[in-house]
Amino acid sequence: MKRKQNKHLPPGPPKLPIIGNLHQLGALSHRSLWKLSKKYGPVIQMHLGGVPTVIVSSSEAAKQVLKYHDIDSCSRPLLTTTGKLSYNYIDIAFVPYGNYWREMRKISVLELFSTKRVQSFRYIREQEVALLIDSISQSSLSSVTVDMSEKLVSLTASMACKSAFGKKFEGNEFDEGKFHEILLEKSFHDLDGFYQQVIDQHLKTKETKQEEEEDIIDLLLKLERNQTEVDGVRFSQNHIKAILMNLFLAGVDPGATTMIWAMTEPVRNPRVMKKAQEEIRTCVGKKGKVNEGELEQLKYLKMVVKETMRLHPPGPLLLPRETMSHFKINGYDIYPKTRVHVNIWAIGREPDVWKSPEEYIPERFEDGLIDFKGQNYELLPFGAGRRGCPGIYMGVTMVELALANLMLCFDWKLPSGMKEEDVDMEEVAGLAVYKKLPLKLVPVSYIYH
Ligand code: HEM
Repeated sequence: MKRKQNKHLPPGPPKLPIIGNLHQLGALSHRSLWKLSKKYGPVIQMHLGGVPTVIVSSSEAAKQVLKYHDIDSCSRPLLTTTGKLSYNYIDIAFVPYGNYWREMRKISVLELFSTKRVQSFRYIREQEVALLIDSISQSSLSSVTVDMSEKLVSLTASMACKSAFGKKFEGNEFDEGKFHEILLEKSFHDLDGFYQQVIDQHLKTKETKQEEEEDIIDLLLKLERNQTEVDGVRFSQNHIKAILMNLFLAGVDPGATTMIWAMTEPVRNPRVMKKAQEEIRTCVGKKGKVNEGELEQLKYLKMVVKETMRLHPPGPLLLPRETMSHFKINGYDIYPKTRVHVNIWAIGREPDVWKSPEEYIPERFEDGLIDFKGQNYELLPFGAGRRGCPGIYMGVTMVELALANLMLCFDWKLPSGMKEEDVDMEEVAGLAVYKKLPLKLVPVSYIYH
């Protein structure tokens, strides 16, 4: 497209030759970009390498991009890393916008992310949480410090693994511990080998399963058997692997990270922990566990999760979008093939929107006006619009179930000599933004009176 002479680009910092503004991103780019937005405003343009990139840092500008210009900006850039992870763009998360993505997203929403399907994995989630509680109970007997970060990553990986691969494997060739290691290392080659192994095992298995026993591989193999076509392309085992890669990479780390921050913040704010525990303990009485059916009643716990995601969204810049047509935000021209990031980390701290934004106050959600389902642009941990997270229901359910049970079954102490204000809050960026140092806590079994 021919660019107009009188173009009015968003402001931004001066760039260097070749690298453009890359040197200004730093290790935690959401924080550097937040600082730049204070200087240049809520819509800025930078050059990352040779790529024009717009960063949006206010709820109002986010609404313009994700609501009014969603269709203009809902493609994804072609990147070397995402090309590989997506089996050359046959997945859901990284494939550019088009018929293929639309059909793939429709199939996955129906087959994998529907309420009914997510509920069919309820038993797996409840069982994995029960195993976690058992293992922490053992540590509580001898007042041992527990690495909660490790436990929660392991919990989400097991939930994803059992939902995807099923509960038992013929000949016990499948080693879940090994899979966890590979998942943490995120080696494409090893993950691919694992997926192939599990697909082969499923194909070998002769037994017919009841519908409610089917795992994700069973469902996807059915699509292959039925010769399903996606935009004229026959659904193959590579499609199955591309979807599995999305489920593991998009589903495990964000869920685990949210759980870790959602324990860290209440541990630093004992008032919040006590209030959440009282709600849960009153709700379930002496039953000793919370099941998924009871989560709906835990209003304060839900506020704790929202407040945690406001301050610590696992994907602070969402996944990168790429524009497909020209449009304007705040009077600035945005051209096709521009990369767009929405800095939801900055939006969660917007002083005009949030009172005392740096303070952890779950009660700010008491009036029930703000949810994170993509309608309220001040709280967007799952994104919004066409490319918003389809796994939101699965993700939120995992997080709430784990927290409710951890807060019900134990009181939580800091290792000896540590005070609330000593809890480290540093972040480190990877596939998601994580808590840098592991959260270590001493569990004290809660005795029912
Ligand atoms: C707490 C948990 C989770 C968080 C915070 C989260 C967050 C996000 C975010 C921010 C995006 C990008 C949205 C955008 O670009 O506008 C996304 C996309 C996506 N998420 Fe999640 N997610 C979570 C759990 C899950 C789970 C459990 C799954 C699957 C089982 C999943 C699957 C996906 C997929 C497939 C996409 C790509 C959608 C597309 O491009 O069409 N997520 N998620």
